[in-house]
Amino acid sequence: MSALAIEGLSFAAGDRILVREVSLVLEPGRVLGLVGASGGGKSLTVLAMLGLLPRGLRQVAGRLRHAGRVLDAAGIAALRGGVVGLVQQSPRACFNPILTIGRHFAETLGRGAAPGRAAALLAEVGFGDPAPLLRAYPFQLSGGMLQRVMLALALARDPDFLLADEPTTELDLVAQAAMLDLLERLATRRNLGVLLVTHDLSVVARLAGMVAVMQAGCIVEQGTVAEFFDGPRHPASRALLRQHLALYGEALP
Ligand SMILES: Nc1ncnc2c1ncn2[C@@H]1O[C@H](COP(=O)(O)OP(=O)(O)OP(=O)(O)O)[C@@H](O)[C@H]1O
Repeated sequence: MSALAIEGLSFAAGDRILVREVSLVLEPGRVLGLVGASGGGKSLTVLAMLGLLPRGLRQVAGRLRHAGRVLDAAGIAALRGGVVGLVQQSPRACFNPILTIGRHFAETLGRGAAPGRAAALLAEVGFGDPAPLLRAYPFQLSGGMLQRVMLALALARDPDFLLADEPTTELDLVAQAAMLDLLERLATRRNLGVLLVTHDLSVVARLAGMVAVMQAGCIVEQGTVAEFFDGPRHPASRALLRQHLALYGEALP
């Protein structure tokens, strides 16, 4: 397993460029935080890493590279088929309300899955007694539980990389802390390369080794988390850090 990268990627809607020449590298066992103000292009960049473009958008430049090779359409489809797992912000919106959790696993795992595989995945994300959960419907679970189930589904094909787009935003504080612990443990145990989109710099400080800052469709700063917190260079980075420190009653040095 080696790096997954987007290189010089640009997307447009009509003639409006939404994401401009973005380059990011995910490496095994490393967490890259992607931060920035709302509307900056973070979610589109996550979709770009999966080769998925929302309808109406077109790629105008750039490429995806995995293990040193530039990916063609078949390579990108293979990424979605197993190399990369995705966890999104709104767990409830990602489940079909009329299917049990067990059916969601059956559809993701396919016919050849080993018996007990779904239960093992649920145990891996911290459910002590998975059997009743497999019979449950999404509405019977809390947001925090559903988010962990979504993570278990994202791990079903043993991905090398995990893309997590605001995975804690809709959770209460207790569930947020549990989700972060879990992500940290799984990334280490499975040696996952993680792209973690968040608006919360404490999440970055806690989990990420590297951070990239996005503003108006561009990466304006990228470096280690220590560099970012010690001396952010770009005004957008300084603004983010200032907001964060204000929450904690501190000033920017
Ligand atoms: N399908 C689409 N068609 C046209 N414009 C879009 C589409 N999806 C997103 N955009 C625009 O692209 C820009 C970047 O959106 P994106 O959702 O990636 O930002 P973000 O940084 O993830 O914001 P947030 O933190 O609010 O999720 C925004 O201006 C958004 O309105």
